Amino acid sequence: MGSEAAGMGSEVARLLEAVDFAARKHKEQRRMDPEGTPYINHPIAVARILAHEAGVTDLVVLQAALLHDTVEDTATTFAELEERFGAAVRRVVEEVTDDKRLPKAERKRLQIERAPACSRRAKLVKLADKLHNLRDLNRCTPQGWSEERVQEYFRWAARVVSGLRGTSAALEEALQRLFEERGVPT
Ligand SMILES: Nc1nc2c(ncn2[C@@H]2O[C@H](COP(=O)(O)OP(=O)(O)O)[C@@H](OP(=O)(O)OP(=O)(O)O)[C@H]2O)c(=O)[nH]1
Ligand SMILES: [Mn+2]
Repeated sequence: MGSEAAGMGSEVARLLEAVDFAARKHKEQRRMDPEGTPYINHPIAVARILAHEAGVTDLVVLQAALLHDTVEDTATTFAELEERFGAAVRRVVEEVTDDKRLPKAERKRLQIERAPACSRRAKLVKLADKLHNLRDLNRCTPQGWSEERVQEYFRWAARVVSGLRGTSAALEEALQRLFEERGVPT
């Protein structure tokens, strides 16, 4: 049953459906920070950045932000997302999902290569995802990460973000400041 057939007419109700779905899917997962923050804090923060800092009101983008790591990091399928949230949300999540069957270096390379051809909706989610992950790295270092690994994540993120330009001035400026603070070329 799709969202209309389910009778979830209001946008607020549909947004909460996505928060609840993501929270249940990520319930066993923790971030890599020393406190072991619940993983769901990250997708919620990404959606919040989009609403609060980029002024996004497009429900598809906000739902996709909440759901953006469910397929990559939990047993969720794209078919399940389409069934519950519709084809548009499914498509955005597909665009931001890495194929975990590929070696890590290849996944990282493909993000740089594919960023420019992403839809505007996917670019917004990717910008907010990187912005939150970089702020999190400034807040504390993930367990097992060296300072060099943190710096390498900043360098790689700058290359992905360079392919996402012209999407949200507010997010791009916030990211630019973080790269400058680290002396990372953009
Ligand atoms: N900064 C930070 N990141 C954490 C933490 N815990 C989990 N992560 C996740 O780790 C991923 C980045 O770590 P990597 O080692 O580069 O990525 P990998 O998971 O693909 O191997 C991000 O995945 P992602 O959201 O899918 O984004 P992406 O970086 O893969 O595009 C991020 O959300 C944390 O405490 N701090
Ligand atoms: Mn993410």
